[in-house]
Amino acid sequence: MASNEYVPLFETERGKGRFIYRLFAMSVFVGICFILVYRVSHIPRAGKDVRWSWIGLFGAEIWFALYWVCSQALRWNCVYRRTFKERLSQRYENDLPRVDICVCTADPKIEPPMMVINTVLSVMAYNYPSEKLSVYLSDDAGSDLTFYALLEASRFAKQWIPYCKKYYVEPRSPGAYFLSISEPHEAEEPKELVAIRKLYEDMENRIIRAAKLGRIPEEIKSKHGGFAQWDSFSSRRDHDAILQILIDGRDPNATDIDGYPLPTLVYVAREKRPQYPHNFKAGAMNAFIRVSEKISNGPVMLNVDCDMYSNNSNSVRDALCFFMDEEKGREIAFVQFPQNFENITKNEIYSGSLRVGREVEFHGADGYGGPLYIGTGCFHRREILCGKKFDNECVGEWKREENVNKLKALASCTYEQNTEWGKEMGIKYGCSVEDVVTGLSIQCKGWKSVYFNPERKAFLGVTATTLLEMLVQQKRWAEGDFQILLSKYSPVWYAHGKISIGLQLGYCCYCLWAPSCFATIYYSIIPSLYLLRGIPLFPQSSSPWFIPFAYVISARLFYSLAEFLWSGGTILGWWNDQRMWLYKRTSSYLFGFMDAILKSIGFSEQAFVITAKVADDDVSERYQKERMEFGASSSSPMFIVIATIALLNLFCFVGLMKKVAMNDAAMTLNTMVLQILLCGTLVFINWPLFQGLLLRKDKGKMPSTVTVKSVGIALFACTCFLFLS
Ligand SMILES: O=c1ccn([C@@H]2O[C@H](COP(=O)(O)OP(=O)(O)O[C@H]3O[C@H](CO)[C@@H](O)[C@H](O)[C@H]3O)[C@@H](O)[C@H]2O)c(=O)[nH]1
Ligand SMILES: [Mn+2]
Repeated sequence: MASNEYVPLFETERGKGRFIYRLFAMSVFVGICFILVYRVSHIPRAGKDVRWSWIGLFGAEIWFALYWVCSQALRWNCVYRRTFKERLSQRYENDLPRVDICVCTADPKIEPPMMVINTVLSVMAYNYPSEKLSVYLSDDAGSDLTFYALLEASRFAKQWIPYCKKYYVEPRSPGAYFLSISEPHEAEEPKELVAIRKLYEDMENRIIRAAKLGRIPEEIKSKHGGFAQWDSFSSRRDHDAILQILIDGRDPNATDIDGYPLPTLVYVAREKRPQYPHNFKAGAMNAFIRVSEKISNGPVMLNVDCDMYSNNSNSVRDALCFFMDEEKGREIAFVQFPQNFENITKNEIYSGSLRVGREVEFHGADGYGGPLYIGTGCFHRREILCGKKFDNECVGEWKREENVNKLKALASCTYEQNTEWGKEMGIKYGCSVEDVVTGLSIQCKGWKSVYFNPERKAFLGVTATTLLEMLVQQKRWAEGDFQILLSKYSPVWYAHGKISIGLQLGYCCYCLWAPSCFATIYYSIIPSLYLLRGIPLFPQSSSPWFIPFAYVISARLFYSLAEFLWSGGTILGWWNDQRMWLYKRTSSYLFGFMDAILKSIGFSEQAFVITAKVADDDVSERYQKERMEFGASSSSPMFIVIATIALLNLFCFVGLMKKVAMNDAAMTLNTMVLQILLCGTLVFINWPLFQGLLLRKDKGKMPSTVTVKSVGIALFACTCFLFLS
């Protein structure tokens, strides 16, 4: 561009109402300080056991206070981005870069091939020159069924892509699109729609038939040479590299029905051997980075999970507005889009929508240098992901590799031995949130990232539909984030001086999830037990010290409600979110903490529990009705913890009621009001859990072993506390 006046490709706006927010936050801070002063100045005399409990409360409150300070970093300085795609196409339409897209899948049972190819088709159909798009499906299951589905998709794409472009279809996942248009009235519908839907349904039937059969029928296998690669396949953990270019974008015959070129489409299942750790998604991504470099070598890469289909055909252009901006584009390493979910129910019983993170916190991180990389819906510059530092130029010569065996060697188990892959190159290994640690290390090299949250959601995925799935996913995240804190890349030590302090604090918010369990568990047990004994641990309502407690508690509740509603949630959704806050902290974070410690001292192996993307019919039905799913057949130690804490509070509350009935109610109320409120809230918020433990009869109720164990433990704890002290 030769013009002398710079017209940007994107714009950044500061959040409104920041001044008011900051004043409010300062007032809460003052309140918190008063609470801490109260704790220090009122420590009970030595010799009483309550002294130690009091000191414990002080510890918990210091923890909450520090955590609160960290969380301010994600609210203090929110920014919002806008892109100018018309300018991009005016200036660069003929010089748009190649873009390589990686879709990851790992299990055809819980990630059904139909879902996977819908995601693949949605990104193949981006509003972007097809000859510059390459889509890679990384299949960690090495499933011939998934391969077959992709083969079908490569044929369907010939009709689907021109159809999308002709009719400006949104979304471009065929499954989601056909669902979104109303019930079929074939007579009134355009012929082309009827025809393409028929094609899709036929394809779906063939794939589902093969899935039910459990193997690929011979007549299909014999028609494509690619299936021969499964001849030597023994199991998903033990097989050769499988690589098939299903559509070669440069092949002049690879055209859609209108004669236009198609995007390149490649199936890759890297080699797996039991004796080599495969490093889960990180390993898959690194194989993709190498293989794609030799096939299409797009300077920009997009990674999506197999459930995250594109819901907005312009996302590639949005991302390029950041990378190609003449002034600020150079320093941007990745553009992260939010994770949105299509299966969220109205009041999100498992708080699966990550609403506040998406609408508030990530905008806050963006204000301090950029959001975290969260694994899906993220565009990267290839060279930076491969380890380039900010500011040193490097221009690689690109020669396309034609030899398939040489390509497969790039996806072999031994390729990475004695290389920097997984360390300084590509996605990092050894952390269960490979994405976050990789993003952090990129930012520490001096690069920025950008958070772009467009009005029309860019990607839609699937969130967990049972409590256990959600707790297990949260455990993986909490554990991984905590591993980062302990690792070489700790946001506290390593990142210091490399990224802004605001962003350091922001990272800490996530990295401290796991250790936050202790303060929460303490707070949800000890005050209630003392309530049972009639010993106050908080100021009585007539004391001036009561004011900071009342202010901080109500201000924070009110603010979190406001934030949740502002992010598009409902009141009941907020209430459910509070419950999940408690469950995550008392179970997922606790187990995440323990596993992170065990792994750091070498006692336990890295693992990755994949979140299921499909559920049984009756489970889905209960999910739609927003009834908590405890799964009658799965008993987990996490359930024991949350159930025990809930029951313990119930017993304490019942004990209190008995006391109040016998003694002076007004007196108890005055001295113990905060403890009563805390215990009462803990009982009230656990209502769905009590139903699952004691009242429900359906299959989703709590397993009875959990009921028996948790009632036993809670009763035992209460009795011991009452009589033994
Ligand atoms: O060995 C594996 C395990 C997983 N996956 C893929 O990784 C993706 C994410 O797995 P999922 O079970 O859906 O986990 P989530 O918790 O939903 O994933 C979030 O968190 C992960 C880190 O914990 C990131 O890797 C993901 O990108 C991010 O979306 C899926 O497409 C999987 O197919 C692999 O390719 N190989
Ligand atoms: Mn997922």
